[in-house]
Amino acid sequence: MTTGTTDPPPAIAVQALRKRFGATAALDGMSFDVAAGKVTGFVGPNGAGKSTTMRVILGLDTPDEGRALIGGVPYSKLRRPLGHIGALLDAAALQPGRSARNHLLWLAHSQGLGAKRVDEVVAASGLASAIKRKAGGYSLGMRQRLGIAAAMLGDPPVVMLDEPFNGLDPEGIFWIRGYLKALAAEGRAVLVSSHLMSELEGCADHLVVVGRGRVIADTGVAELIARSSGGRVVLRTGARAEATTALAEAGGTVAVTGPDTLTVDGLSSEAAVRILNANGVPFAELSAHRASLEEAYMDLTRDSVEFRAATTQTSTPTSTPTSTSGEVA
Ligand SMILES: Nc1ncnc2c1ncn2[C@@H]1O[C@H](COP(=O)(O)OP(=O)(O)OP(=O)(O)O)[C@@H](O)[C@H]1O
Repeated sequence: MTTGTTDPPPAIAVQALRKRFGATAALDGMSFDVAAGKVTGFVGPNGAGKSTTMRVILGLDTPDEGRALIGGVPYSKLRRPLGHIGALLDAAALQPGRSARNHLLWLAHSQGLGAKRVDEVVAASGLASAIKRKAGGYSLGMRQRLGIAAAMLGDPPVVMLDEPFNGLDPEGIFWIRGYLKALAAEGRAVLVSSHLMSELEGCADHLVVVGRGRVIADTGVAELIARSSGGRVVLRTGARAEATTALAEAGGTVAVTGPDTLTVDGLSSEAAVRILNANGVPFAELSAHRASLEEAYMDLTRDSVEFRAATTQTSTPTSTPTSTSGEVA
């Protein structure tokens, strides 16, 4: 028996997009969904096809094949599109001689929205004290905030930002992360692109990792980090040699990572504690390793040689200990 109910369409559905610019295949079968109530990071190196995908979603580029839908509807069929999707593609795209407030008023009026809504998005963007100044004199960080304020004018359930972290200082990055998380907590779908995984740390719930015009991974951040964190333990001990022998004999791969620190692969923290205790090896601290998003990303793309050759990432992985347990009695 069927109930007649069907799942609502995803907030954004990108379906088998292909797009060539001359000899360049910008999109080569790009497919993914974006869910409501989450921040989805859209990550990949420069040239991977992120901006082109976003332009297709907004109807600014026409794909050779495939389609993109917003709540089940192509952008071109949306009535009052600002009420369905708010987007920031290029923060530099504004009239430099116009005040920031007039820029927003002009956009609002074009969609039948009033000054009250402009004041609301200005307050939320933290730009209130600078809103009467000419937009041409704005710093990059202020332009990003203005672009985000503009995207929010229609109070849309779907928000899409292309590289909003670019060129921002740490305070600006912190603000955008918090703002995107708040939007998702209100139930909105948030799609945010970046070519640096580290920018999305602590902000994205889900990741769509892309390279050369297609999806390499489509995964929850928590699952990805758990997968990359498994079986690695960080240990602080004054008895490095004894610990190394005992853990290596039990099958662990042990590396010296500090004057009194060892990193052990291939053993759980419970197993490491058991082995050290059984061998009477003292230790001051033992932590299950929690992979950073950057490390998880490296793990994820390790097998994709073609993709790795195209990356420009250079940052060094870092780790965060998540738990400690006591000394040997
Ligand atoms: N209008 C265009 N004309 C010619 N080539 C284009 C055009 N737009 C994009 N491309 C090419 O398509 C590929 C994908 O570009 P796209 O801008 O979508 O990537 P991206 O992942 O957003 O990278 P970036 O972070 O550098 O913007 C690149 O090789 C790019 O040079």
